[in-house]
Amino acid sequence: MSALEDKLIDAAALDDAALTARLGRLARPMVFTNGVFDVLHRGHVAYLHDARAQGASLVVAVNSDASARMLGKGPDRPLNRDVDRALVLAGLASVDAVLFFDERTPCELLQRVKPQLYVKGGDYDMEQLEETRLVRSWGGDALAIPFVDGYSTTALVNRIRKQS
Ligand SMILES: Nc1ncnc2c1ncn2[C@@H]1O[C@H](COP(=O)(O)OP(=O)(O)OP(=O)(O)O)[C@@H](O)[C@H]1O
Ligand SMILES: O=P(O)(O)O[C@@H]1O[C@H]([C@H](O)CO)[C@@H](O)[C@H](O)[C@@H]1O
Repeated sequence: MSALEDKLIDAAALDDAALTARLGRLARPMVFTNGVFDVLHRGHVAYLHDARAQGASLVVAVNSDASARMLGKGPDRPLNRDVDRALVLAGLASVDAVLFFDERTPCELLQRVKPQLYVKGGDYDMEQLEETRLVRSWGGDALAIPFVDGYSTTALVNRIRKQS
């Protein structure tokens, strides 16, 4: 298996002990974030770089295709399959591991991973998120990374569609 694919972790196929052992290789404090990341853009890359800088390793949980479809981003979204979105993320130096989740939120997975820090982009109010309450329950914390204005997958896709 290549180093790239080695970053992908199928948490659903692992019991808690195996997942803990696999994540045990990562340096602490461990930062956790999640998202769809359908068509990567500059905002994502800056955000993941900043997220990684908040700790010693960064785990990214990617919405499975079924999970992404629950979010109402559009009838043909996600455009890229989950494994492809995950592989693109795994290619970034800022990302140490990529996991998948199948539910509407990453809360079940977050509970299994128990990172020290939970982050999202500045388009989220961290105080409103169930994820923030969860991570604080084991002594961790949550923070928002400043939003890079003018960059979003939906805006990019709409621009491309107008031109074609
Ligand atoms: N421009 C940006 N600056 C900083 N963080 C961002 C930016 N865009 C997205 N993020 C963060 O990246 C993560 C994944 O976001 P997401 O995949 O929804 O990006 P998006 O461009 O908003 O996509 P979409 O337009 O499909 O909703 C989220 O945690 C989000 O807060
Ligand atoms: O890529 P998005 O739309 O920013 O990611 C979503 O984040 C949600 C967030 O964690 C609030 O609960 C999550 O629920 C959703 O499944 C996407 O990952």
